[in-house]
Amino acid sequence: MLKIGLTGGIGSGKSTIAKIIKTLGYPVYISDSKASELINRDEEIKRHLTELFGKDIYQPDGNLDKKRLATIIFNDKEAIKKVNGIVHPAVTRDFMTWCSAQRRPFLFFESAILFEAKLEHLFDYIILISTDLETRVERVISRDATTREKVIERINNQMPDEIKQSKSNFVIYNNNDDKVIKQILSIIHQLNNIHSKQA
Ligand SMILES: CC(C)(COP(=O)(O)OP(=O)(O)OC[C@H]1O[C@@H](n2cnc3c(N)ncnc32)[C@H](O)[C@@H]1O)[C@@H](O)C(=O)NCCC(=O)NCCS
Ligand SMILES: Nc1ncnc2c1ncn2[C@@H]1O[C@H](COP(=O)(O)OP(=O)(O)OP(=O)(O)O)[C@@H](O)[C@H]1O
Repeated sequence: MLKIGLTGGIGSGKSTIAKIIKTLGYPVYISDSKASELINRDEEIKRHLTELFGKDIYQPDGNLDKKRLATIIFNDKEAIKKVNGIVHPAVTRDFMTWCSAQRRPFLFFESAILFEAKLEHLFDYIILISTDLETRVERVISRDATTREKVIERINNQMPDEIKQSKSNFVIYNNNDDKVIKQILSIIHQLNNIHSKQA
């Protein structure tokens, strides 16, 4: 079974492309949503985050106060390092358990911070979604109730695309005039060829 990493900075179009890949019948692990789930229900993560940031980091209903954590970590390199150190190992463990239940020839793992979290060793191939910075900022602003400054804060905590590109096996260009489905199908065709040669 081939494990494929799917990455790209905030607003590059990962979720959109992951949905297309899922529709084509391939399993996709969405790390942002899994991280959110784990942060809300894993008692050890909850204890660590409460120790670091106080009990108000969780809301009365027991779920994380996302706005509060985002405001703290995207302005504080030490804090983000600590949070990553708590959350990322739990996501990796959960992903490995999920992998062992999959039966398709290849599966995908979607994460904005695959390289930043040093997860590349988990994958046979990595696909980068590359979209111009300005397009990403505009897309996130129109998708979320957020500001340009807040999007830039997150981008500043992510590796530049040029470095990510040099570490990736495939690139999907997802600017407004790029033909995305054609690129996805071409990569899947290549992965099928690789898989059938291995089988
Ligand atoms: C800070 C939190 C609460 C903000 O929640 P929110 O719903 O606003 O954002 P969401 O989780 O959907 O992430 C949106 C995007 O923000 C960026 N982002 C999120 N976490 C990080 C991080 N640790 N480092 C850099 N960028 C990040 C990514 O581009 C991501 O796709 C949340 O992102 C979080 O808990 N982050 C820490 C855990 C983590 O690293 N998650 C990433 C997947 S493993
Ligand atoms: N090719 C495209 N053309 C126009 N809009 C697009 C395209 N791809 C994605 N979008 C839109 O851009 C926004 C960001 O895309 P998406 O949510 O898939 O990005 P993401 O990389 O998953 O973002 P995040 O890192 O914040 O989770 C969404 O509103 C999506 O509908």
